Order: sequence, then C-alpha cells, then structure tokens
Amino acid sequence: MAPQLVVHRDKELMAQAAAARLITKIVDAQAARGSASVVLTGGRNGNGLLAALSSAPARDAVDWSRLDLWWGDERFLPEGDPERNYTQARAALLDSVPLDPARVHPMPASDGTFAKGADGDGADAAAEAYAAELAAAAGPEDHGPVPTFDVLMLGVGPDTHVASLFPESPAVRETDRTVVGVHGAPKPPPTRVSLTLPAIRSAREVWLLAAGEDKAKAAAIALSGAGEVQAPAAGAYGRARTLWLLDAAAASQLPRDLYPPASP
Ligand SMILES: O=C1O[C@H](COP(=O)(O)O)[C@@H](O)[C@H](O)[C@H]1O
Repeated sequence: MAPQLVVHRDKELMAQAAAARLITKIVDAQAARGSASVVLTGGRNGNGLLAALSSAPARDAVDWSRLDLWWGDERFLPEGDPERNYTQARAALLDSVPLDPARVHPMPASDGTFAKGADGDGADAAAEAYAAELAAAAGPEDHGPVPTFDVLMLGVGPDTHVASLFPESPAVRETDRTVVGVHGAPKPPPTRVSLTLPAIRSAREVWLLAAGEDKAKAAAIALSGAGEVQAPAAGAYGRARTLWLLDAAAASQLPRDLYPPASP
C-alpha cells in the first residue's frame, strides 16, 4: 500500500495538525474499542507534536485513563536523564494529563534493573524485557507478540533512521525479535533500545514525521524506492495506513510525481 503524504506550510502548523489528527484517532479508537494504543517517538518532531497536543483545546476530548502508551525507541540512559525520550515526553505532555500509570510503558532505563553488568551494557536485557511486556499485552486478536497499536509515530532522522534503526545497522536487519538493544549508534547516545521493523509493521497506522530542511533529503530517499537497510524509513509501514506528515521544507526535494509544485 503506497504511503499517503500530507504537507503543511511549516513545522508549527504540522505539529498542530498532527496533534489534532492524533486526538481524533484516539477518540475514534476509544469509541470503537474502549481504549486506544499509541506508540510515541522521540526527537524534535515527536516532542513538537506532544507540546502542540498539550496546548490543543480539544485535548480534553481524550479519555486519558483509557490510553496505552508505548515507545518506539529509547536512548539507554539513567532514569530522569534529560536526553531520555521518556523524560522529554513527560515534560512536553504526559505530566499534564491524567494517564493511568499502569498503561504507560516506557522502555527501561540504564540504571536499576538493567544496569551495566558482566554480560554487557544492559541494553539487550532491557530490550528482552520490553519485548516480554509487549508480548504480555498482545491478545489473540493481534497478529503476533506485539499489540496492534492504533497509531505508531516515528520521527525521521536526517540519515533516514527511524526509532533507533540506523542505516546498514544490525538492528534494521532484524527479522525475528520485536525489540533489540542498539550498540554503537552513529547518533548519541550510542546505546539505545528500539522496536524492530517487524514490530513497527504490526501497527494499524504508522505516521512518519518530518519537518525542517535537514529532513528533505531523507524524505526524498525513503519515498523514492530505497531499500529499508539503506533507508530504514522506507521499511516503516502500517497494516492499514502509512502516513507521512511533512512541512514544506522537508518536502522540498520530493520527486514531482509525489509532491507536485503548487501552480502559479
Ligand atoms: O534520537 C532520536 O532521533 C529520531 C529523530 O529525531 P529528530 O530530532 O531528528 O527529529 C527520533 O525519532 C528517535 O526517537 C530518537 O531516539
């Protein structure tokens, strides 16, 4: 199924429109199934969306107590570290809405249970634990050891990485496990935990967020038929829908058949 593209004027508008879209999705899923499940992304665009959601008047339409939150990846750092995706999501939105703590599923931190030990940096064990948490939440109606998320969001990195799946890395080649430890990532911090492409593809809808000029080349490559090992964003798609949400700067290098220039 071909991805759908929506291009907004600038990154602020993109964040606001994506937040409005997410509110509607969550409300619809809660009406249809009683609860909703969303996978959050880190990075500038993901946090921009959460901040926009936090100030959206319609945010009170969501029943926050019936929302399951998961993460697509995490920077494997101590609890509370300002660079952790979880810490940033809390600051942008989560601390200001009445979530049910039992339904919030951050990826493990690098201190505590999964602290560095004789068997390595702990990220592989943390990944295994998160995979088990996902498997426990999956039901018979799901298609495997991961729940069928309503929406899974991914920021697109300037090098086409999504979650912590970097081009040509072992993690992007993973076909069996749903969550992996990532070692030696080219973007700091080097140690991370990430959903794999098979886990990402279990979502009903996958939304890729790309705003800013530094995302233009990545969007053009991923949407022009590149392979997923070279361009991980190309391998991120949902069961029912794949949606690229861009701003005009990130869309500026797209092939004309995908994003024709506006008529004069
Ligand atoms: O490190 C990460 O980067 C990507 C992209 O971030 P951005 O700031 O370039 O938008 C993000 O999607 C991922 O969750 C995060 O861990």
